[in-house]
Amino acid sequence: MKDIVRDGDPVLRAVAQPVAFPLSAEDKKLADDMMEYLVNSQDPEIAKKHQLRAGVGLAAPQVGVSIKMAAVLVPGDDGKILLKEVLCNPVIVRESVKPAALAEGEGCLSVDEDIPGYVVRHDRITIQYQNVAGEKKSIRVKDYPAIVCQHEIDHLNGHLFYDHINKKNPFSIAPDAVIVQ
Ligand SMILES: O=CN(O)CCNC(=O)c1cccc(Cl)c1Cl
Ligand code: NI
Repeated sequence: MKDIVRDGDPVLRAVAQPVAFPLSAEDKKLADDMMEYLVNSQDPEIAKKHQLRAGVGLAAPQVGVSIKMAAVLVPGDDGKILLKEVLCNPVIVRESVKPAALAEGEGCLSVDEDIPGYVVRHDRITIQYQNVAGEKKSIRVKDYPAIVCQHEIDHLNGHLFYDHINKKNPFSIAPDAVIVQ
């Protein structure tokens, strides 16, 4: 896995380029490598052995490649996988008015410091994207998977999680918000 780019590098604030299909061998390998990183980072033994920070998503700009490609691997509480996909050229086409935030906030491989606060996002979204085969897909996600997808799609558009934390009161959020445990 290439080195992770840290906040301050302009690539994390750029709007990434659309991915062209059919994928080049390089882009296909990147997709595989990003998903492999997530799988390994969620395996306690492998993560410990290779000192990997756990991740439930990873976006190409985080490894210095400014293209619209992100891998997501979202486990459920029961160990089942809620969402495993490589999102190419994802677009959020519908988003709920209802906000949501992870109770424990968010972290990012590209942001070394912990930044506490509710990262205010949409509770439900519909995403249109292409998979690595170039097939057009549309998925509706809510709660944790929706939050992860928004975190990753943000990376493809030059946004970082702390952009969505209220500066004056980091734990302020609308009363109807879903706080995801
Ligand atoms: O962009 C991906 N990363 O930075 C990988 C590390 N962060 C996470 O896995 C992570 C942690 C908490 C909440 C969310 Cl939403 C995410 Cl995504
Ligand atoms: Ni991140």
